Formats: sequence, C-alpha cells, structure tokens
Amino acid sequence: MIDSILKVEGLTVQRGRYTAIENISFEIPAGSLSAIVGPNGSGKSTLVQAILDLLPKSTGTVEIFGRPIRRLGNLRSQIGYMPQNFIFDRSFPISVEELVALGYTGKGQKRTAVATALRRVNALHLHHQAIGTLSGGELKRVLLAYCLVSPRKLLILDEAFAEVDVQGEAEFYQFLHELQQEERWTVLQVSHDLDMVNRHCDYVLCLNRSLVCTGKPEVALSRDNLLQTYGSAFSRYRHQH
Ligand SMILES: Nc1ncnc2c1ncn2[C@@H]1O[C@H](COP(=O)(O)OP(=O)(O)OP(=O)(O)O)[C@@H](O)[C@H]1O
Repeated sequence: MIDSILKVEGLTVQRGRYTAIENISFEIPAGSLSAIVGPNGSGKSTLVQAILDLLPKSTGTVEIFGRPIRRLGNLRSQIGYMPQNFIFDRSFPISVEELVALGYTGKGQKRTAVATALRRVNALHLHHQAIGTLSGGELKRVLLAYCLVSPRKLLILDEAFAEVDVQGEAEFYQFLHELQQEERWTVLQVSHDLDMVNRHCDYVLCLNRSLVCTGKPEVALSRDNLLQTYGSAFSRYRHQH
C-alpha cells in the first residue's frame, strides 16, 4: 500500500474518434519524482490533461490529494502545471515578472516571491522583458518560475526541458530534487529523455495508449519493458547511446 497523492483508475480518453489512452490505472507515490515516458502519440499529454480535468474522460476516475479534482476547492492551487506548448500572441504586452506574478497565490511579498522564483530558474535577468521576445528555452524557465512562485504539493510538467540547454536541464533536475527533498513536493513529468529519467526519477510509468508498466526506473526501464513501449524505436535509441 503506497501513500499516494494521485490515483487514477480505469481512465479512457477519446481524441475525436481515436482512443488516445485506454483503461489506465496507477498511483503516484507522495513525495516522488515521477516520469511518464512513451513514444510520440502514445497519449502522455492526453493523460496529463485528463488528470487535470482539461479533457473529458470517457471512463474512469482521478483523485488528487484523496479527492476528485472538481471537489478540490482551494487545494487546486496546490497543483502547478506546465503544458507542453504555451501558445500566445507574441505582441501581447506582458513582462516576465508580470506573468510570474499571476501564479502567486499568497498575500503580500509578491515582488520578493517573483524575484526568488526567477532567480531559482536562472531567469532573473529577464524580469523586465516582454514574454513575446523570449527564446523557447527562456520561456520554459519563466513558465517554471510561474509554477513555483507559490508553494505547491504537486507539480506536473509536460516536457518542461524540451528546449532547455544541457546546463539548464542539469540545473532544473537539481532544483526539482530540492523541491522534492526540502519542500516535500511531488513532481510528475512527461519526458523523452530516458537517461535523465533513469538517473533522477524514482518512479516511472511507461505508456503506449495503455500502461505497459510502472515502477522504479531499474524495473520499469528494463530492456523488455522499453521494447514493449517503444518497439523498434527503442532499438535505434540503444544503438545511439
Ligand atoms: N485535438 C486532437 N484531436 C484528435 N486527435 C488528437 C488531438 N490531440 C491529440 N490527438 C491524438 O491523440 C494521440 C495522443 O496524443 P498526445 O499528444 O497525448 O501524445 P503524446 O504521447 O503526448 O505525444 P508527443 O510525445 O508527440 O508529445 C495522438 O495520436 C494524437 O494524434
């Protein structure tokens, strides 16, 4: 019996007429640094969006902090979410610090909280810049600052590091470990970087429309499980590493 922060049971989600994920059940251990891995189109973003009630479910239930998400009330602000794509009109006149401030749910000390969050992701120097002028990696850093400007219990990241440079990715993982160990955050991330997941995560879900396996990386990322999850693409990955 695990102490879980997120419990999914029998979840099926349609995208149009296509069944993007089917009969998914799992629990995410509280305080874990967990990852969802799987090939393109395997339903990772669909799963995350259905968990957050951003997509309708065909069947199944999701509980976060022991409650259905629609009954979370104020607890909803304890969840940080960074989507895979942040689409906006680049001419919209909002600065980095104004955007990050929108994520602040506390009272008072907002400027200090925004500066601290931006410093933690190495983006304080961008604070006056309009968000429409940021590079892809800079924008990811700023969105992460938006997620962590207020304390959370659960942080859900959909390919947060996709456009971040190598140095930035290492810093981010270091920083996720700090959130996990010092502030007891649970982090659930979608990732394509199996090496980083293997090195840094303590719980992994392998997805290919249905759940292939879950568990610690040394078990979930076994050769057989990866072959089942990725098929021939995994063989190519092995040859390149
Ligand atoms: N709005 C949509 N309408 C119809 N089908 C969709 C829609 N969005 C996604 N899909 C389909 O659902 C499936 C799952 O997509 P999803 O984005 O969840 O995959 P993913 O694992 O996150 O992929 P990637 O690794 O490429 O980001 C894909 O086959 C995709 O084409």
